[in-house]
Amino acid sequence: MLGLPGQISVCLFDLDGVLTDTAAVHAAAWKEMFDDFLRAHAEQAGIPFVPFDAHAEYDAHVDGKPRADGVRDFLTSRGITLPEGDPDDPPGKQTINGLGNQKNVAVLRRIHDDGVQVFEGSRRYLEAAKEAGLRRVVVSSSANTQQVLEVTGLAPLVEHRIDGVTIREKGLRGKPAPDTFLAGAKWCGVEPSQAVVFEDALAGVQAGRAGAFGYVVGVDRVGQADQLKVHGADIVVKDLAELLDGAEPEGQKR
Ligand SMILES: O=P(O)(O)OC[C@H]1O[C@@H](O)[C@H](O)[C@@H](O)[C@@H]1O
Repeated sequence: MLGLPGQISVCLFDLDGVLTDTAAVHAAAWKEMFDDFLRAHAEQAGIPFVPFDAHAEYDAHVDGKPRADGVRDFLTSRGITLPEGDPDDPPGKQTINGLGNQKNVAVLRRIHDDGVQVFEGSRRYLEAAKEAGLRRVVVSSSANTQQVLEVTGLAPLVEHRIDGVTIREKGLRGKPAPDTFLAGAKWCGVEPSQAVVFEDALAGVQAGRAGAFGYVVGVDRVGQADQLKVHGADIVVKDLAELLDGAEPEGQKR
């Protein structure tokens, strides 16, 4: 049904880059914040300024992960260590949380100024899934999930959210650990084998594989189909509409 194996009764959708066109918005906000930081760091340390690569470095170290993990993992990849600080550190304070909060100011400004686009194929897929009686949970690392679902009008199509706020409150491990997707399946009262994960991030398909979910659909918006397969996607589509139209999705089953 809807391009999914027969045993699937629950759909676990990532948000940014799967349902909404916000992955690039996040990537741009990350670049704005990291470039500020890296420029000052380079000046202080007397080393050349190497800007943040919003494609390669974003995909490898930041995409799909909770905010603080993204800050920490990227800085580690550049050999930089900062204190964790506190969740309410002022934006720009030289801590993991302070830099994360600076990025959040940038992402909220961009969302406010430019709005949020929904992928129409994803809206159609959510509607079809609802019609077909499939359960629908959004599983995102973003603490801004609720606002994005509301401004886009997607909220009524979704039954439940496991998001950046849930991660903080419940102390869950973020993607690539499977905890958030497992929590989504558990909320629906099913085994992971009965649930499908829809993900565009490498850390996200990795989480799908780590949780032994029944099916992992990689959504490739940026030309990384092969990497999505290597990290855990069973199939890769460019848009969820491909699963509705009955066309053969690009990429083979594992
Ligand atoms: O900073 P937020 O809104 O809590 O989002 C955390 C992460 O959420 C993920 O969904 C995005 O792929 C990341 O780019 C983002 O950084």
